[in-house]
Amino acid sequence: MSGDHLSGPAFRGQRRGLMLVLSSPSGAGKTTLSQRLIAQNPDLVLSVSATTRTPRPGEQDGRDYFFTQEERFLEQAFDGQFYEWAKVFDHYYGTPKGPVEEALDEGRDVVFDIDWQGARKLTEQAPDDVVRVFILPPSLKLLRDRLKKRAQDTDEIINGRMERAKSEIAHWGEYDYVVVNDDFALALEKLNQILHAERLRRTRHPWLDGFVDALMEE
Ligand SMILES: Nc1ncnc2c1ncn2[C@@H]1O[C@H](COP(=O)(O)OP(=O)(O)OP(=O)(O)O)[C@@H](O)[C@H]1O
Ligand SMILES: Nc1nc2c(ncn2[C@@H]2O[C@H](COP(=O)(O)O)[C@@H](O)[C@H]2O)c(=O)[nH]1
Repeated sequence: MSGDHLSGPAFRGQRRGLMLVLSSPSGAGKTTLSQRLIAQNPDLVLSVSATTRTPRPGEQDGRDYFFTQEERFLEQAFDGQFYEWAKVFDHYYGTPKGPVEEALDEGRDVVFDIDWQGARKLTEQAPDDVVRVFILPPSLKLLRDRLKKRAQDTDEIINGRMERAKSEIAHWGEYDYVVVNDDFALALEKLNQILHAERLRRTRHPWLDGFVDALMEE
């Protein structure tokens, strides 16, 4: 049996899916990185959050976010429909429970693009399933340049996000891995390496107990 089998579809269903959490200051690149990671690993599932913020140009309801009104969001939140939820930049954001639990139970790995508050809450609830990666920009100057070049937010919003950048970065030490997103291809390669190594972690493969027992009895 080659090691690749441990992470491949042959063993899907024999391990629980892992929760790959990406956080960063706004504009460091986690959305772009997670989209490309999923394009390269189509068996990954993206957790689509609900939010009360308005859609940016090009964003689609149900694909990028579930765009919702504050009253409805809070109803769902107090009804326990979110794995976690938080207020970020004056809007509510939350991770719907249903699709995530379904994917994990099927042994599929789920990618989350959420802030440090969400990462903390997921870790409290599922410490064995969560793998946390913090994405850093090469510099704050380049972070601002990226937010400007993305050209989807007003100067006021960009200034607000830059003001919050340091308080988000302050949580980097709560993460399992840190990737500096300077060269995009290199950062993506590092994320792939983290994903593939974490899929192989012994503790994610309870079937190994029986496999090793059988080996020892040969
Ligand atoms: N390594 C990189 N080099 C240059 N530009 C990049 C790099 N990575 C991402 N970008 C660009 O930076 C901009 C911000 O990226 P992205 O929207 O993915 O950030 P984000 O961290 O998800 O932000 P937010 O938290 O606001 O959603 C995008 O225009 C993206 O194309
Ligand atoms: N705690 C959560 N944070 C979330 C969730 N979905 C997104 N986010 C974070 O919000 C900010 C802003 O996102 P933007 O799309 O408006 O730029 C960013 O840090 C996201 O990671 C969520 O469900 N829970």
